[in-house]
Amino acid sequence: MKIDIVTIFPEYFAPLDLSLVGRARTTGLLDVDVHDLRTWTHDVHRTVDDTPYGGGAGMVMRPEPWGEALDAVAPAGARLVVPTPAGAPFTQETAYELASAEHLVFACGRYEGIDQRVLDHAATRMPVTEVSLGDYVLFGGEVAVLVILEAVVRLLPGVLGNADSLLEESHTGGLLETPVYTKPASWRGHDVPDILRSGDHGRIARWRRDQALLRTAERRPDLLAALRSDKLDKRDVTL
Ligand SMILES: N#Cc1c(-c2ccc3ccn(Cc4ccc(CN5CCCC5)cc4)c3c2)n[nH]c1N
Repeated sequence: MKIDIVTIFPEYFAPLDLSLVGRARTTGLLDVDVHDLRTWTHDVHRTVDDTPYGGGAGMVMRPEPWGEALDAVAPAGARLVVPTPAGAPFTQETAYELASAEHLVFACGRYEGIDQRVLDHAATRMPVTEVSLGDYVLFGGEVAVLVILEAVVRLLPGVLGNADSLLEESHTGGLLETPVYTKPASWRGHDVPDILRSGDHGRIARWRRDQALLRTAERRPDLLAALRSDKLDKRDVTL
């Protein structure tokens, strides 16, 4: 997969050299280029923003630098992803969808956002996806791109050493993840649940599903509501 990121803060993306994303880059699974939007400014102050038409607080990112930047880094066939508070919710489903793309271009807005005409013009020649991480307000799109990029890259074949992790992914089943434990069996008076040390894999699987159901009911009743009733095991939950 090819990824281009356009931002006024390229240093935000230094972390991409770390961890699995870094390894995916060195092994050739991923080709990531980060571009400074100011490359496509032509004034002495390298201006990327201006006052909003219609008034209002803050500044808006000018269309000209963005137009030239996308002309340069987003060929036909690329998919433009734009984080914005006004975007559609970014979910695991979105991550799977983006993971199927050959070429993703991320536009990192700042200030009060990017002039809408940039997205409208881009949409005349490529798919444009405006996404939001959640109902809170960030300073810009960079941290959102880091989150989206990690969620997408971990789905690429060969990136996760143990592909089974994806299969067990709690969000794939629609429930939250079950509690996890490792050695030692007892730690500061807290013991690992006996069932996990029983070796009875059938009972362990049942216990894990029950724990996932309980957690989901407590923390994310909306996820339970989204599951069709016939998908839920009707038996009582055993502790
Ligand atoms: N994903 C995601 C995001 C973002 C996000 C993503 C990208 C940019 C680019 C700039 N900002 C800052 C900002 C701040 C407030 C507003 C709203 N204003 C009200 C009146 C006119 C605009 C617009 C932008 C961004 C924020 N925030 N939260 C998320 N889940």
